[in-house]
Amino acid sequence: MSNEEVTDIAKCTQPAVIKEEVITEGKWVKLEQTTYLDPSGKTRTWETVKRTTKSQTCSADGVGIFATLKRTLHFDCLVMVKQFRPPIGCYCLEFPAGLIDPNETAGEAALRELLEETGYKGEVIGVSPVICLDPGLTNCTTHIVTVNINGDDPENIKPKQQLEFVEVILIPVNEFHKKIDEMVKNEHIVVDSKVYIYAMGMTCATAKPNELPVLKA
Ligand SMILES: Nc1nc(=O)[nH]c2c1ncn2[C@H]1C[C@H](O)[C@@H](COP(=O)(O)OP(=O)(O)O)O1
Repeated sequence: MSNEEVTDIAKCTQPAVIKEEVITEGKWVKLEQTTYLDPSGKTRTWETVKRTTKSQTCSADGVGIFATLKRTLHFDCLVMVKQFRPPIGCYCLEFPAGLIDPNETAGEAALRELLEETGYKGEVIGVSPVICLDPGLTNCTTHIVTVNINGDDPENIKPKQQLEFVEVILIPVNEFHKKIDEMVKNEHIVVDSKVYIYAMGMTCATAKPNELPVLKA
C-alpha cells in the first residue's frame, strides 16, 4: 500500500486495519504486527496472535460445547473437562471444546469433539453467533454449541472417551457456582472465563430479590 493510500485512509475516522505483517510463525500459531487506524485517524500498531489453522471454509476457529446430561431421577449436570494446559502451566476446568475441521459445521464439530473428549453422544439444540475469545491478543473465535445428552440412552450409560489425558467432570446445574468455587479452593486449577461467567450468571438469575444488595435494608 502506497503512502498516499495510507494517508487517504487516515482522513476517515473509522478505525480500520491497514496492514498485517507476519513477525514469526510456528506450526499452530503466528505473531503478526497489525497496522491500524485508531478512532482519531492516527496510525498505530498492535501485536496480534493468530492460529495458522484458520480455514476459509469455517465460520470460526473452534467450538465450545455447552452440554447438559439429562437422566431420569438425577439433577441435570453440565459435562465439563479438566486438562493440563501448557500455555498456563496448570490444569484448567473448561467446557469441552476443539477446533473446527475444514468443511465441518459448528454442530458437526461439537458432536465429534464431545464424543472424543467425553464419550457422550449428544444432540445439537442451538449454535451461538461467532464470538471472540481474547480480542486484545488474538483474532481467535468460537461458537458455543448447546447440546443435550440423553443419559438414559444405553449408548450414554458407560461413555468411553477417546482422549487419555482429559478428565470428565459432571457438575449439577443447580449447584454449579458452589461446586466450581469448591474445586478452585481444593485443587490447583484455573477456571476458563466462559465457565466462570456462566456460573456468575446462574447465581444472578437464581438470586431471590431480598438477596440482591440493592434491596437489603
Ligand atoms: N497452540 C497450539 N500449540 C500446539 O502445540 N498444539 C496445538 C495448539 N492448538 C492446538 N493444538 C493441537 C493439539 C491437538 O492435537 C490439536 C487439536 O486440538 P483441539 O482438540 O481441536 O483443541 P483443544 O481442545 O483446544 O486442544 O491441535
